[in-house]
Amino acid sequence: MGSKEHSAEGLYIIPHKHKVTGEDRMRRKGHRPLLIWFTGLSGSGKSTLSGLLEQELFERQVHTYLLDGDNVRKGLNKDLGFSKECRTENIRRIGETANLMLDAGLVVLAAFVSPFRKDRETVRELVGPENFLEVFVDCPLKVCEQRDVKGLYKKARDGKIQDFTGVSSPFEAPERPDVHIRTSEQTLEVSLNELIQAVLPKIKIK
Ligand SMILES: Nc1ncnc2c1ncn2[C@@H]1O[C@H](COP(=O)(O)OS(=O)(=O)O)[C@@H](OP(=O)(O)O)[C@H]1O
Ligand SMILES: Nc1ncnc2c1ncn2[C@@H]1O[C@H](COP(=O)(O)OP(=O)(O)O)[C@@H](O)[C@H]1O
Repeated sequence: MGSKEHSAEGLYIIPHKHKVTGEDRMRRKGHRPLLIWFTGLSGSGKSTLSGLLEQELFERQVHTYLLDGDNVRKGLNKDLGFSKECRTENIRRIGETANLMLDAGLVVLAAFVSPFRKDRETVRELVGPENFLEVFVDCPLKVCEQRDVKGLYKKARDGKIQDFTGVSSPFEAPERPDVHIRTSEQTLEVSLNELIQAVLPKIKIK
């Protein structure tokens, strides 16, 4: 991971200017691209909310793609674990992938624990702040543990999983998220409506 022999540093890589631009693709699709970034503890509701939001947008003719653990940690990032370094590399690669998808004109939804503020900020800078919407899926650890959707909190408490977010690895909550959803206090319907209201103006072509 990141070793010198795999680094592009010092190589002559000169980008080619292609004829079809991001602007052209945006006009063809009829909406602006956007990266909607869901961050929160395991079990907070990232998959549930991002899945519902994608369905809602898709029905409105928006070209979407949902990036989540299932299609990333089992493929592109199957060489990565859950140490701080691995998580940073996980988010870096996801950011780069999302950036290509934005150039293709898509509205990308990314649902990852992404516990480190700096890693999320790196993605925001990479894609450009105007193309990034941070959604804090906020839910108290206690409630996530009660939900224990995948039985992982129990395993973490029993010492069977190391570096588990919220238990033995930190979660740095966003300080000023664009959207703040409290899944233990508000219904799915209210949350979804809040998300739609935040997204639609951002993807409208001016
Ligand atoms: N140690 C540890 N800590 C946190 N989560 C763990 C861990 N081990 C496995 N899992 C499962 O993997 C999912 C988190 O993967 P992510 O790629 O989103 O994590 S990260 O952004 O790199 O921190 C997460 O999925 P969600 O429950 O959907 O959040 C867990 O099911
Ligand atoms: N208001 C709510 N918003 C989102 N999820 C909720 C809410 N109330 C209960 N849940 C439940 O919480 C669980 C969240 O799991 P999931 O979406 O897989 O979380 P994550 O992807 O963050 O690990 C689901 O079983 C979901 O049905």
